[in-house]
Amino acid sequence: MTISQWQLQGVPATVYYVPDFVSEQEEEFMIRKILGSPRSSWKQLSNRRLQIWGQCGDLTPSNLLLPKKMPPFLTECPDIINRLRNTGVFEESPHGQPNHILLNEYEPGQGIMPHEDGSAYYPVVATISLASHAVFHYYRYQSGHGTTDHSGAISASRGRSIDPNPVLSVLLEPRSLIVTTSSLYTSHLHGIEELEEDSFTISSQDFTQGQAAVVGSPLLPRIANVDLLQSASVRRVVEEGGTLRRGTRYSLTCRDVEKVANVRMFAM
Ligand SMILES: O=C(O)CCC(=O)C(=O)O
Ligand SMILES: [Fe+2]
Repeated sequence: MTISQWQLQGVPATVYYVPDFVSEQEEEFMIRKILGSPRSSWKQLSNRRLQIWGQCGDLTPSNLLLPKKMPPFLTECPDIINRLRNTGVFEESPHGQPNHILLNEYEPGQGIMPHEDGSAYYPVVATISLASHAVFHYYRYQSGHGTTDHSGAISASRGRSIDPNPVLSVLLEPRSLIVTTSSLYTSHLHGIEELEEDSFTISSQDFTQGQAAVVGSPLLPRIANVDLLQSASVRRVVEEGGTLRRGTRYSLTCRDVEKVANVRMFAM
């Protein structure tokens, strides 16, 4: 696979959107495995639940990774890690491949507030979406300097105001991969709004270019990957206006943690 063919054009940083990164059978298999995992492996947050999986584990307060063995469905069938390594996006990362995977589950109406992923990771994150779509926004800080607080996998912004108009918005189809790199990783935030459905219209500013936009934001940002969308019906809604109802979505966010604690691996 040549990753460069999936690079988003006309955007301020290097982002790749790869549709159908996993097949329908693989998706179904992975969802079955996710749903079959013990209740105790889920960590309940206020707005979603998550698992920390694979040859990876919780980060210690000093950003060390306590390793856990990755489950076979991420390393053998399908071999997601190898597939991600073969894209080349982790070529320069400390381990040449992701060693940390977060699984997030979002019910309709749930999302994730704008945040940075933080400095514990090599600045490339590869996110696979399963079961439902999401509209993923990248934001910038408004101005001035503040601190960024790191708590576990996610850094919340503190003391810095965020420009509510996204600098970039993408629609993540089920089975797709999005790779965030460079300044979008290091100096921007990303998030998913807490909505039960995503609405699209043709904004007056974009109408002449035939571009679609998300309703509800003052500047009606356009969907940057509309030309790469695989589902004809989804593409039509994005291009011509309409609504996409969300289902339960699973995301696998795959990263390379720079510092790994030197402890014995233990199985989950
Ligand atoms: O679910 C997603 O696509 C994003 C998740 C995310 O940003 C994170 O886990 O840090
Ligand atoms: Fe994130």
